[in-house]
Amino acid sequence: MLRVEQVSHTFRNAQGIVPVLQDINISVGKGEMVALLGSSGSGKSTLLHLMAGLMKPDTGKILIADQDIVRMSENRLAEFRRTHIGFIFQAYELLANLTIRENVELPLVFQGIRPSRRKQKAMHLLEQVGLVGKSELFPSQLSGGQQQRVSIARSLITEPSVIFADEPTGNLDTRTEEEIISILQQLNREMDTTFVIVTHEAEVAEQMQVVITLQDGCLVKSGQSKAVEQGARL
Ligand SMILES: Nc1ncnc2c1ncn2[C@@H]1O[C@H](COP(=O)(O)OP(=O)(O)OP(=O)(O)O)[C@@H](O)[C@H]1O
Repeated sequence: MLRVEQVSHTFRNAQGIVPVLQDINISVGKGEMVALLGSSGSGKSTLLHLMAGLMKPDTGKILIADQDIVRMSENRLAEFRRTHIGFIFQAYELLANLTIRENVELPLVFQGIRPSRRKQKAMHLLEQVGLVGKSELFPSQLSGGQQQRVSIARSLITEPSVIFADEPTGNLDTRTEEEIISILQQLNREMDTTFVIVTHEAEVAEQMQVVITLQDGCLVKSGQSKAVEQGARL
C-alpha cells in the first residue's frame, strides 16, 4: 500500500548541508496502523511530509497504491493528494469562520461534490467521531480534543488510501489523548484506512500495530507493537 524505498534527504542551512534522513526503507500494508517514533530532531516530521507528498526527497522512491509520488508532476501530485492522502495536524488547522460541518465538508468542495452529498457524508463522519450535535458550532466553541476529532473527520471524508498524522495528540492532556487514540483505532477497524502516526511518546506508539523507530535520521527498529505482541485486538 505504502512503500518508502532508499529515501535520503538533506537540508541546506547557513552552516552547510545537513543530512536529515539516510537510506530509509519502509513497507506499510493496507489497513495497518503504524507509529513513527523518535526523539526531537530524529527526522519524523520530515519523513511524514515526504510520504504525504508535501516535499520531495533528494533520492529514493515513495509509492502509494503502486504510484511513485516523487516522480509525479506538481499538478498530478496535487490531484493524487486530494484523492488518496489525508492529513491530521497537531494544531488541528480548522478554518475559524466555517462551522464544524463546513470544515469537514471542505475537501469535497474542492472535488466538486454537490452540497447535499457533502452534508450527508460530513454528518455521518461527525456521528462516528461523536460530534453530530456540534455540527453547526464554530471551532472556537469546541475543546482541543473535540477540534482534533473534527480534523480527523475532515481527513477521512475523501476516503483516502492513507492518513498521515503529525503528533495528533501533542496538544492534548492524557485523558483526551487516550480518547483520540481510541477513536483512531476504531476508525482504522471500521473503515480499514491505513494510518501513519508520528509521535515522540513510546506509550502512544505502542498502542498502534507497528512501531518504526527513527534515530538521527536512520531507521533503527521496525516491528510489531507491544499491544499486538500481547494479543490485543486493535
Ligand atoms: N527546513 C529546514 N531546514 C533546515 N533544517 C531542517 C529543516 N527542517 C528540519 N530541519 C532539521 O532536520 C532535522 C529533523 O527535523 P524533523 O522536524 O524532521 O524532526 P522531528 O523528529 O520531527 O522533530 P520534532 O519531534 O522536534 O518535530 C532536525 O535536525 C531539524 O533541525
